[in-house]
Amino acid sequence: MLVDGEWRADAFEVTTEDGSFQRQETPFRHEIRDDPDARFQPEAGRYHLYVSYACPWAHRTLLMRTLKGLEDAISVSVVDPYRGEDGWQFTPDKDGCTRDHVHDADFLRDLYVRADPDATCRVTVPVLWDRNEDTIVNNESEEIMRMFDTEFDEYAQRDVDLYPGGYRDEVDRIIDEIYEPINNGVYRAGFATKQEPYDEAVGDLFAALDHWDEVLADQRYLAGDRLTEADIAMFTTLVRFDNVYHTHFMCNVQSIHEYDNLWPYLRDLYQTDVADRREGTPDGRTERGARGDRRERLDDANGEDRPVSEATRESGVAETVNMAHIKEHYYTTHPDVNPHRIVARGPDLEFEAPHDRDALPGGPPSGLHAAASADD
Ligand SMILES: N[C@@H](CCC(=O)N[C@@H](CS)C(=O)NCC(=O)O)C(=O)O
Repeated sequence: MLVDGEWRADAFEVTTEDGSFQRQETPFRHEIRDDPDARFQPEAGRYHLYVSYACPWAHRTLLMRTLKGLEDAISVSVVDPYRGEDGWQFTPDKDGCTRDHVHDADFLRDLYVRADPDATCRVTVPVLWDRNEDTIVNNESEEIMRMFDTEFDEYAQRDVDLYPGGYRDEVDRIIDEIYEPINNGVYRAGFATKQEPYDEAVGDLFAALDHWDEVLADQRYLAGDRLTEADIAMFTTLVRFDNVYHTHFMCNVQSIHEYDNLWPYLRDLYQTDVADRREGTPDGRTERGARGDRRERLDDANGEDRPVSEATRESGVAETVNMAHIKEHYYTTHPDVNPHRIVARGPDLEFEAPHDRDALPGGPPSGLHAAASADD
């Protein structure tokens, strides 16, 4: 972590004396608001997102950017999935990784220090960077996901609102409710250094998973019949579960693929695709093509060296899941948990298998499509 702007590989405490995992508060919490008086306003080409494909928190933000079609407005850099003594780093030659497109930094920590020369904090992804002010806007995934969802409609290529009126209280409540036992729960289990906090974390985790499995017997999504941010928040933990958390973090009471409803629900989300990949607008062009004139303006604004095409574009949920990065990251990055850094092989899950969840009422918003494979 950084201490007064200096990188310290020895100040790496994540557990307290009683053996419980303690997640640090994220320090950069500015807001982008669609409001002429706001310091940070939505603009195309101004903001840059730093992610790791491995990280469930960063995955939420990448997924929201993809589903809304913000690839032309918000560019992305992807760090190396292996996080060593120097923290997250840029290794553009490695498969799926990119350089730092804003400053060509070697390490993510360089950007934290640039934003705050006295920073004392962990150096985490995701990071939302502002090219105008040359600083970090925000590094809290839930807030970045919300800003992409609600403040960038002018630049979004498709009509996707995952925080719809009438559902907002429920979405907030569910995101809060699943955070501690599920999203953070897998870390509480995996990083516990004593039996008791591990038992408590695993107990909370599986009680919560059992609860949501029951809820999902009668409704398609967590908040009812609409796909919402709450599903994104759940998805990025569930999709990593059987391949990583089950084994590496000892969350092995049950696998997600053994749940009657969570497993088809996970496949339903995984197979959610963007509608404009298959459906043309009335004049035969895709929605994206029909808005080509606006896209050209964005191209000019971003200049020649536009990095957006290096990250996912025109893709659905499945293309944001990089299981190779996920597995490499977890199994090789925590030597206390897995000292020999051996990557567990299985399981080989059929995320693309039919899910039959469309028998339940509801579906994704009109800009999205609920099945992965095109019929044509
Ligand atoms: N609360 C943050 C947590 C982000 C986070 O912990 N990211 C992890 C990767 S999964 C990280 O970068 N960890 C580096 C570290 O803690 O040193 C968020 O939701 O954005």
